[in-house]
Formats: sequence, C-alpha cells, structure tokens
Amino acid sequence: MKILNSIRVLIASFHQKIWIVVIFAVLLSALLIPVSFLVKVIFDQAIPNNDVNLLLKLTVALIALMTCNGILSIYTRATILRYTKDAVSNIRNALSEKLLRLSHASYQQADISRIHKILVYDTEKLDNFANAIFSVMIPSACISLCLVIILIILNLQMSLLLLAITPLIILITEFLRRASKKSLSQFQASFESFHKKSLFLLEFNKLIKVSSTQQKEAEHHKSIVRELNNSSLRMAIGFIKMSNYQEVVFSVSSIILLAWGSYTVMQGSMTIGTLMSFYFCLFLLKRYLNTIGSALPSVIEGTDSWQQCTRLLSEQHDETYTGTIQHVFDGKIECRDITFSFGELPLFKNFNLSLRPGETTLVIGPNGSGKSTLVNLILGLYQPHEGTVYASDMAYTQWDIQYLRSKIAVVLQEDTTFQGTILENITYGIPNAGPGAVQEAVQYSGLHEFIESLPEGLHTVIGEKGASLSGGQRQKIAIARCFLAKASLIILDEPTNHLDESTVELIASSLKKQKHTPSVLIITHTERLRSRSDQVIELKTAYA
Ligand SMILES: Nc1ncnc2c1ncn2[C@@H]1O[C@H](COP(=O)(O)OP(=O)(O)OP(=O)(O)O)[C@@H](O)[C@H]1O
Repeated sequence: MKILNSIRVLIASFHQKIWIVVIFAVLLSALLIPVSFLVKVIFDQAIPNNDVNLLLKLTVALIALMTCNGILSIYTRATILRYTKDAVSNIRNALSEKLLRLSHASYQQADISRIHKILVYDTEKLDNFANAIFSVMIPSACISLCLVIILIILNLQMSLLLLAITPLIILITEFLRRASKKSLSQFQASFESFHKKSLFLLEFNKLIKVSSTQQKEAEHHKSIVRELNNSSLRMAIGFIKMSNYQEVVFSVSSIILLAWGSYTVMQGSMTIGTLMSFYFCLFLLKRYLNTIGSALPSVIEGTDSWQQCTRLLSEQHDETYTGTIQHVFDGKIECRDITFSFGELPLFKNFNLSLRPGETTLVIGPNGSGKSTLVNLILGLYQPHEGTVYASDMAYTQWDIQYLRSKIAVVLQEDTTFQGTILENITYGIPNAGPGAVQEAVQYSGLHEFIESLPEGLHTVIGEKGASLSGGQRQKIAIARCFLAKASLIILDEPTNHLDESTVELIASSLKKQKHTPSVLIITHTERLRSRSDQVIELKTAYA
C-alpha cells in the first residue's frame, strides 16, 4: 500500500509521459513473440529436415530480434530514467523549499541531523527506488506477463504446472520481505546514530580535544560502526536469501517441467520444437523475474525513505507571518502590549517598545531576561501571543515578512561567518554592493587594518565558521555586513562581546554617521553604550 502510494505520487510528476513507458514496455514484449516461434521452427523443421539454410536464416533472425530487444531496452531505460530523475529533483526542491519555509521556532526544535539525512540520503534512496520501479520493474513485469501468455499458448498443461508453484514463490518472497523490513528498520536506526555521531565529531572537534575525550569518543564511534556493520550485514543477507530462495524454487520447477515436457514429447502429444520454445521462454521469464527480484531491495529501502520525505513535507511549521504587502519602511518599529512566553510564565507581558528613525535604543538586561527573544520578535521570527508588532505603522501580519527583513540589518549573537572569502562573507545577501560601498563598510566596522595586513585582502579565504579568525575579527565582519546593507533598522545583539574599547567607540560613531538615518537597536548586558543611546529599555528580571 505504501509502495503504491509512493508510485502514485512519483507518477504524478510525469503522468503526461507515462504512456511512453507503457509503449516501450509493450514494444519490448512484442519483440519476444516471434522469438518463441523461431525457436519452435528450428527444432520442428530445420533440424529434422537437415535444412542448414533454414537454420542459418532462423539464427540470423533470432540474433537480430535479440539485438533489437537489447537496444530498445537500453533506450527505454534511459528515457524512463530521465523522467524519474526529474521527479526526484522536484521532491528534492520541495524539501529544500520546505526547509527554508520552516519557522524559526520549529527550526530551533528540529532534529537537524534527521533533516540532513532526509535531504541527502533518503532522496538518494528515493532516486534508486524510482529507477527500480519504473526503469526495471514495470518493463520487466510487462515482458514477464507477455512471456507467461506465450507459455500458455505453447502448452497449457505445462503452464498450469508452472502456475502451481507461483503461490510458493509469492509466499517465500512475502516472508522474506517482512524479515528484510525488520532488518531494514534496524539498519535505518543504526545508520541514523552513525550519521548523528559523525556530525557531532565534526562539529564539536574542539570541545572533544579540550575535554580530552578523544579516546572515549573513538570507542563510542567504533561501537556505532560495529552496530551499523552488523545491521547492514543482516539486511544484505536477508536480500541475498530472498533472491536465492526464489532462484532455487525456480530451478527445481524448471527441472520438473523439463521431465514432464520430455515425457509428453515421448507420448507424442507435444513436438520437441514446442518443448524447446517453451523452455527458451521459461529461461527468458526467469531472467526477467530475477531482474525484478534484484530491484526489490531498492524498492523496500526507498519506500521507507519516501515515508521520511513525505513526513517532513507534511509538517505544518511554516513561517509565522504570511502577509504580502511590501511597503516603504522608515525604521519605525512599535511593540504594542505584546505578551510572549515559551512555557507557562510569560517572558513579556503587555510589553511596549518604540524604535524611531535616526534614534538609538539600548535594551539592557541580565542573562535570560529576554533580550534575544525581543530581537526575534522584531525580526518576525516569533509572533507575540497577544498584542501586535508594527513596522512603519503597519501590523506585521500585513507585511511581506521576508521583504521587511530585507530592510533590517542584524548582527546576531551567534557566529554567522562561513567558509569563503571575507568579501563573500561581507556581501552575503547584498550581492550588488560596489567596491566603494564595501570599503566604506570595512572602515565603519574597524576591519580595514586587519584586511590591509592580509596579502589577499578582501579575497582571503576564511575557514568553516571563520575558524582562521579571532572572535573580534568575526564580529567586525558581521558588523561590516550590517553597515553595507544600508538598512532602515540596524539591530546589534551583544555587539561589544568581542570588541575592545576603541572599536566600540568607532562603531558607535559610525552608526551616527549613517546618512540614511536608520533606527538602531542595541542589545547588551553591559553599560558600555548607555551614554551613546537616545533611550534605554531595561529588562530587569526574566519577566518584563
Ligand atoms: N527556543 C526556546 N525555547 C524555550 N525557552 C527559550 C527559548 N529561547 C529562549 N528561551 C528562554 O527564554 C528566556 C530568555 O532567553 P533570551 O535568549 O531571550 O535571553 P537573553 O536576555 O538574550 O539572554 P543572554 O543575555 O544570556 O543572551 C531564557 O530563560 C531562555 O531559557
């Protein structure tokens, strides 16, 4: 049922072209009809009459037919692959769009390694699943059906005998499929912990070193790899058993059929040509059934991956605000009577705040008092449970929130530098910034001296998360990006954390120099910038 559902959704992506798949499969099947007839003529006419000429002609015809079959088969599979790859690309795009639409709150709670696994590994398995179903199983099933019809026409009695073993094959396949499903879930679970652990080792490499836990981590990783190895072996053996048991049942049945067929020939109720033709078709049927069997593991694995993908796609955690209006934003923000909480107790209750163009507002408060949460509310990453946030006198619910955010420049508390050049980091989200504007932003943020000291200057490549930079240099890059954006509102969340006194002074005076007079919101837990601000909001306790 789950498999059928997955097939239905995949077909939906290329339903206008499904008839091409069907036509190819029918053509491939049709090519086999003359083959069985030619084999019969070889044994019934060419051999008994010692007719070498006829034998040669029939052989050439057989070779030509089988070559056509091979070429058409390649063309069929290549054509179908193009459709399935497109269908899987659509699913990959839908997943990444979903990821970008996730609300900040759900992203914070999300299991990132699970989402990463779905995006990268499960979509790859889905690709294998689609290939297995459409380019292997469906054409092979059509051809097998055609071969069964030919077998019935050739000899009904022997076909019925063959049909009698079909339930046995189905029973064995079903039993082994269920067993494989169990080993597959065990494999999935151990693969997930392997994936999580590997990400942890990469992300927390420094923590592991400074905590001297390399040995412990190495042993833990080894035990996870051992479990992965065992579960993957169990799964592979399950799949091998499935195809081998089918093979054995089929071979035994073929021998019984040969014996019965030979007896029938001896009795004179069937010609040797019909027996040979029957056997030739049986050999082809076995080949196509084997092909179907070998595609089964990809189908079983892919069905599970498909479920993971659809589960993620159906999660209802999209952006908080869904308005569409793109209005002129002058930097004016108002929080009117807003209430917001993470749990039972409100972090903000009937809270009011007003940011005005050209003014600097300082929000000061101890750890955990809600300063970063306030930034998230102003960025529209969270929505207040009561009250409304306004930008230029228009409620956030009406704004196209992405557009509004593009008018706000923010220096977040967390590090936002990424692998790339300093220039790429500074111009992230502002791709059209000219060299003059970049130089100006670099001066404003106090980054110029550092850049001048680098042989490659702005084109110096910095490591993952700015690993080759000091905390202050990373902070200055984020501040330069903020100045470059020429936004109507500048938010600096704990900007002074890594900066020395003279740089803080420089940035404070740079903020005042901005000709487009943005409103500025500075979040801090120190008093350093109090004298530079037009208003100070104090969040004294955890519940303002
Ligand atoms: N996503 C979340 N889920 C649940 N509680 C949260 C979440 N984010 C923050 N909190 C809680 O809300 C409170 C305010 O957090 P917030 O980060 O806004 O404080 P802050 O004033 O910026 O602190 P700091 O000065 O340490 O950065 C804290 O008690 C924190 O534990």
